[in-house]
Amino acid sequence: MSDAILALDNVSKTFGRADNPVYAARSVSFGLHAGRTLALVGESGSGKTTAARLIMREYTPDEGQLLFRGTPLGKANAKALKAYRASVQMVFQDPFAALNPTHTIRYHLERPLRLHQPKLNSKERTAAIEELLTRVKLDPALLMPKYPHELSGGQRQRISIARALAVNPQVIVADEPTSMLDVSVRLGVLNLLNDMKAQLGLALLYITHDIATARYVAEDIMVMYAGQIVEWGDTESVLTNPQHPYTRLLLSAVPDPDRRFSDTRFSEELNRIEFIRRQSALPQPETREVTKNHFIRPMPE
Ligand SMILES: Nc1ncnc2c1ncn2[C@@H]1O[C@H](COP(=O)(O)OP(=O)(O)OP(=O)(O)O)[C@@H](O)[C@H]1O
Repeated sequence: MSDAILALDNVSKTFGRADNPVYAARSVSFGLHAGRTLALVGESGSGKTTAARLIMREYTPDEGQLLFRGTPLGKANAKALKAYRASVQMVFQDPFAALNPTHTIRYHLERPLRLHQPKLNSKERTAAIEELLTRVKLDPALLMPKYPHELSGGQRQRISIARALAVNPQVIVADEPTSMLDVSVRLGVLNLLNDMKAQLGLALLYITHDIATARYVAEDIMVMYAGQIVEWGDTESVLTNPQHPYTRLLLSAVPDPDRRFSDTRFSEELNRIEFIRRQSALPQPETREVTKNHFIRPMPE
């Protein structure tokens, strides 16, 4: 984790009342590295968005800490926190909700440039907007004067990505960035994220319930269940040789990510997993190494 741009170190977050707690994140640790994508996968409610919100500092950890380039954020001064905010950008699931319907695309990209690069004059700003739109493979002349409702879902998500790039981030957290898009344009957005990672050396956290797309974009994968990372490591190793019953369940739901795990074949495994959910306050099982860069937290016997 030492060369990670951003790291979570044993971060926990609990919601709800003391007599009925929801363990949304339990001792979660991972690092995001330049030029690499880490996929965080798990079904609805497993804690993926909580992890994103902790990174975006919308939530404060109950335990553990965030480190930015090795420095705990808790010790950061106002200047360092401002730098963190610019360095870590988010791309949301719903590109329409993320854009303001009353403003043009030009405005959406101009605003972060004005805030983070105040020295640019108007001509330089226009050139920067054109460059951003070209980078996300959109036609600047055509798109700049348009409003969000005039764009397709895929184009809107590209604008969200361009806006995130406007502040020269080092980390992008993409929370289900393609799940609301037509299947036909999903691949284009995933390819764009892959290009950004390669060309700009960005560290990407790709959050999804769809393990198939995780395989397409991520070098490393973490499987989250009931707030806990239960299996993690090299994507190919985890997906071709899954060890944790929950990872196997997720894989069994491919290619239909909307299928719930109601298949009777899995009822025994599910019962065991539900046991863990109910016992969430139990100490975490020891980590076991499967192969180099592939680990699991086995279920209790
Ligand atoms: N602000 C909150 N207050 C209370 N409970 C919360 C809050 N945020 C999340 N939770 C609970 O924490 C658990 C994890 O939620 P989270 O949204 O992180 O899961 P998720 O894996 O991102 O799910 P989804 O894919 O549906 O967004 C859930 O049980 C959720 O109800």
